[in-house]
Amino acid sequence: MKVVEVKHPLVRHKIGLMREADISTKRFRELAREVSALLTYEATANLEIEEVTIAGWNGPVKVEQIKGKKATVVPILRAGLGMMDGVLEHMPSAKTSVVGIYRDEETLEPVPYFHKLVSQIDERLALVVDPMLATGGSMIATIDLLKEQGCKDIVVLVLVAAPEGLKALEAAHPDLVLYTASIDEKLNEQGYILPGLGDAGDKIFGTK
Ligand SMILES: O=P(O)(O)OC[C@H]1O[C@H](OP(=O)(O)OP(=O)(O)O)[C@H](O)[C@@H]1O
Ligand SMILES: O=c1cc[nH]c(=O)[nH]1
Ligand SMILES: [Mg+2]
Repeated sequence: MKVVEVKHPLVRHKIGLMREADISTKRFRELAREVSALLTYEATANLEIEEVTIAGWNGPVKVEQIKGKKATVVPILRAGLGMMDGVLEHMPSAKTSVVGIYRDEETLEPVPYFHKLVSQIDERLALVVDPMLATGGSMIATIDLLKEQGCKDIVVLVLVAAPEGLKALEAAHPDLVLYTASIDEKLNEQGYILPGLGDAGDKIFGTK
């Protein structure tokens, strides 16, 4: 699995701001969107381009276009919705495929409850977004689902990843590419990432 911890100063700065204990819902949402846009920019740096000729103001002109597959952004509900607009800022034509999974608070096992994927998803690049990769269970279940539907080209974007989750994801899906703003230290006994962001879903939705 290719893992990229993005070192861009804007990403380092903004993910640091997100760790503040008393951060407001508004600020957390804004930063989640901003960091997601920056991760998308980095993660798409190697998309293939091709030269085409179009009608320009002074006659035919050669321009470059992104070649090949169209994309679908795949937010894992709920918290992944907080990253979706950031991705769409740079990929405005991407279709959205939603996967609903929550983590059982006792067992930490992923519990799937909904999904609605775009048609012919197997022909698209899937950009899977979730702020937190903790044990990795929710992401593994999502990638399992996407692969069952024939997806071959999958890129994962997470704001914060725990080493435990990266290890589990690598073991289950070694072919993935993952971009993150931070690889943190570890999980605590409740499965929360340290230092982490706390409960990202609650912070994005203002619950609790
Ligand atoms: O790597 P894991 O151990 O599976 O944990 C990470 C998952 O937990 C959080 O979702 P949560 O279950 O809190 O759902 P929510 O987004 O609806 O709040 C988070 O957004 C991930 O989806
Ligand atoms: O640290 C964590 C772990 C799982 N889910 C979260 O929202 N935060
Ligand atoms: Mg949550």
